Amino acid sequence: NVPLCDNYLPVIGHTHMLIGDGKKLLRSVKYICGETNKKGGVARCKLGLDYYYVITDPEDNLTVANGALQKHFFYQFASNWLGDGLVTSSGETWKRHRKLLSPAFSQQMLNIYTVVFNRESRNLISYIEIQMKSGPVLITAAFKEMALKALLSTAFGIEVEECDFNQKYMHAVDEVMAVLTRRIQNILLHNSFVYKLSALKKKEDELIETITTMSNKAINSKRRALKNKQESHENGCASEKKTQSLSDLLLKGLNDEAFTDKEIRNEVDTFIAAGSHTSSQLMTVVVMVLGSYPEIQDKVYQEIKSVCGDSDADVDKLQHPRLVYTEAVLKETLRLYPIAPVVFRKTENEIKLKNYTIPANSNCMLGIYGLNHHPVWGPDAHTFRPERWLEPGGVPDDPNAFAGFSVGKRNCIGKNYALISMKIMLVHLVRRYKVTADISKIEFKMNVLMVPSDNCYVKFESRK
Ligand code: HEM
Repeated sequence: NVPLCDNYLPVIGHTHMLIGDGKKLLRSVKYICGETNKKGGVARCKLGLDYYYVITDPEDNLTVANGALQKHFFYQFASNWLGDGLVTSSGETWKRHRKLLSPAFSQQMLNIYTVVFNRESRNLISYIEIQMKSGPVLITAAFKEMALKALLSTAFGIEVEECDFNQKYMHAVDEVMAVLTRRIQNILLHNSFVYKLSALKKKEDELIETITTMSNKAINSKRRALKNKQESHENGCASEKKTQSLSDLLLKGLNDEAFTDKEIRNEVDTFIAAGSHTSSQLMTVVVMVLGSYPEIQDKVYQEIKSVCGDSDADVDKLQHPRLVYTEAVLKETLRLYPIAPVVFRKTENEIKLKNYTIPANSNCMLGIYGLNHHPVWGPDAHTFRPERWLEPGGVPDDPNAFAGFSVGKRNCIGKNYALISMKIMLVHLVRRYKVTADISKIEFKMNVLMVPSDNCYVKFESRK
């Protein structure tokens, strides 16, 4: 008795809504989420031969997020690229990896990473300083480069020397995501036999070859560095400091549960896609938003001046937690422009919701876009208003109503990493420049993630 979303056609159900380009697909995702909100937060849609339970009610969403930890078969489409990495794996493999890798995101590690976040923000400023002389700056590529360099350096201790490494790698990631999106849209290609014969599979193989060659190169350079460190340690010249960065955990393993070579590569590729791709997209959107709302930008600037002073010094671990308005701007941006607007799960057992029961072996679509626009956010749910995060009663009582980083046991492991790195970037950027942009002119599309489909140009003016 779970209601069906409108726009259902006989036999094919809602499959027709998958047809079209990435912009059309995003419109369909928003429509299904909106329909589910109208129907009380739980609804069904039919894609191909299968029904999907769509959940946008915050409480029910948490129940499903924690009750169905297994990923849906769409995630297996990425198995040639990400294997059993943290995003795509399920069951015992996921549990073991999540437990082993969590220490890399402890507060202590995040404090160590602030040095790199400051350094990469300064590199970004140097790039903008040159580019702004020729007019508005195309920012997406710059943020991608910055986020990838920061991730490789913090999580893996890898400093990339080759200047085209980042661009080639990120381009291949964009393209492989486009391939995955097209496969999801075409029900016939869900069958692995049919897919193997398709031109799309050939393209996927080529892209994965590029990605694998590059990540292997990066891992090998890290292995050499670790070996040298170990040798110098054996000679008594290294410090005794025990770090727990992602690469330490992956390469050394913990409690004899070391990762295999393939697992290491899969996690490196997973973290690059899940970590740097997402952060760079949100950074692009947040700068576009600040450029579109001068009064909000001014409030961010005033907060930065009062917390960090007038100097050009690095942001330290005591300062970034005090940037509460800046954090509210980031969260409000992610609420209205969720990078991952839907995630998919498969139930292993029956799950009881407030008003319905989802049977075992069902497909579930956790509608993050719908949750973030749910009526619990009030009549201005669709309005960009960062102040709501700081007002008493300004946000719903249930903290799981904000699902930008997903919720429950499989939420984003890099949530705090992302917020800190972006706050530090904003300090360096906003204290130096006034930015102007127009987010209303930007259309978004689905490319696995919800990303701008147009080039994002920003005008930078020096404040001094
Ligand atoms: C703005 C930035 C980010 C956003 C919006 C974001 C969002 C999300 C969301 C929605 C999920 C759930 C995905 C799913 O269930 O399919 C997720 C999972 C994940 N994220 Fe993030 N993320 C961000 C940054 C990061 C960063 C910086 C890292 C690492 C450095 C990271 C690593 C991961 C990993 C490994 C998972 C899988 C967790 C698991 O299944 O146990 N993310 N993220």
